[in-house]
Amino acid sequence: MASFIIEGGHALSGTITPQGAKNEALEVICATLLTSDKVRISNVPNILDVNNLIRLLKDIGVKVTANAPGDYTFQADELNLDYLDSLEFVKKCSALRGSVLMFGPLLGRFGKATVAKPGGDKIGRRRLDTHFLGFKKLGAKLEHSEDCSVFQIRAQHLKGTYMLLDEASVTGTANIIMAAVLAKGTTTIYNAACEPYIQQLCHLLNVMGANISGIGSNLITIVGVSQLHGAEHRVLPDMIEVGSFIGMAAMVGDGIRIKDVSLRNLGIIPDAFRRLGVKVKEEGDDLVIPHHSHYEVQSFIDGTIMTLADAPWPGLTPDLLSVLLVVATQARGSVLIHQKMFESRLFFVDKLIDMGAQIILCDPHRAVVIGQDHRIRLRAGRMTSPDIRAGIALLIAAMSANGTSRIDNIQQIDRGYENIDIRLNELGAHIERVDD
Ligand SMILES: CC(=O)N[C@H]1[C@@H](OP(=O)(O)OP(=O)(O)OC[C@H]2O[C@@H](n3ccc(=O)[nH]c3=O)[C@H](O)[C@@H]2O)O[C@H](CO)[C@@H](O)[C@@H]1O
Ligand SMILES: C=C(OP(=O)(O)O)C(=O)O
Repeated sequence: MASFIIEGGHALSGTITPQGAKNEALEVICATLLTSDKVRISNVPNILDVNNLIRLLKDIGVKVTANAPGDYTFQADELNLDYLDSLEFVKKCSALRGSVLMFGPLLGRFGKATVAKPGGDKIGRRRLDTHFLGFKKLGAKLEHSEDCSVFQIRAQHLKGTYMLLDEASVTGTANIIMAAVLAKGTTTIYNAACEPYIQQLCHLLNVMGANISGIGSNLITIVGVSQLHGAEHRVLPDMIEVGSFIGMAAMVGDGIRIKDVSLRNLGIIPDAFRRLGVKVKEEGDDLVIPHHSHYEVQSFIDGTIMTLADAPWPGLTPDLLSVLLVVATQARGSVLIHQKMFESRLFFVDKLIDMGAQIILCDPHRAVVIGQDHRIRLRAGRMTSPDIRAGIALLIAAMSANGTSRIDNIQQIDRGYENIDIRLNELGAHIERVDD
């Protein structure tokens, strides 16, 4: 297993360009299963999760051509449908959370999918009820193994209907949309998730011949069509990586330009950092974060203590709370971080407390951070990365710390951040990758 050795205290400066969005890439790559024509996708990030998904598609017979770095053509014209039911396939799917996005398109096009409980981050329960409830509403039948680790979904014909989702699940909404585009009649999904990932998926599907309206809202209407055709699509910059870079620039930056961020698709992410007192300047489609000697947490208008809490889009994405929490450790003032969606995403604060941060973990969902205003620097430490976003947050903490830190289990970081050590070293960081 690989680790990072990080020499703290080196200021970062210069320009960095975000990779393509992981969560969008996982969706649009799976959408290529909906047609036998060629679909070309560019700005695909070169990260573990995406590469594993592409390998899985190849395993089932999808022809994948790499045209250039991050630019692929997919053609799902000769799939091995028997393999989809094999134990080997089910096992491979369970190792990768993104694999769950294959089941909507497979059900929509071939009327069957075998689903294993997917892997991914250890950040709390990751239930799939919304996916299954949506498939059932469309007319699919569901059977599961005794321990509920493998589900078989079957449907002769999917039929459009109205559905109100039990929660605005991101991958659930994507899956139901992909199952419904080829269904007979009209499907209306209320309480749909509407992250830019979902919007981009819908745009691609429409270019492929689907008829989806309400894009960007929580009420999506899909008029089923008989088939889809080839298309080209470019993945947006990764908004979570952009947010991670804003946090990094505030903590250890000496002037950083984040290039081509697709500002209008960042929602309230820049404002969340501004609430911690971070200066985020907009220059065209770039963000510029100047050097910060100090940054001061804002209060609400009535003077009460700042709270940063996650919410379904266009609320604040839960995927940036770990980074915001680390940035808060060196702010002037205090802030409550409230992670509402996931149960186990805040436990990494133990490591930050070991490094000297002042944090009260109130319960699994809430942590109060008492900012040090740079009076005391974090101490270097040895830690392990429990999940992708805690991993990047710990990397930022280590870069700002006094001394040399080590982060183990960095494949969690590699799941979502492309060559992060190389790209940050180009800005002046001192990060060494070591294999045990
Ligand atoms: C591959 C991918 O795209 N992964 C993202 C996707 O995961 P994923 O699609 O798996 O996450 P879901 O949107 O289904 O839900 C995430 C968690 O939030 C809870 N929940 C969800 C909606 C809601 O209205 N209320 C609520 O409490 C769910 O119960 C669950 O515990 O969305 C998550 C939530 O933005 C992100 O962290 C993940 O990075
Ligand atoms: C939780 C995340 O990923 P996944 O849903 O793939 O586990 C994430 O990207 O922060």
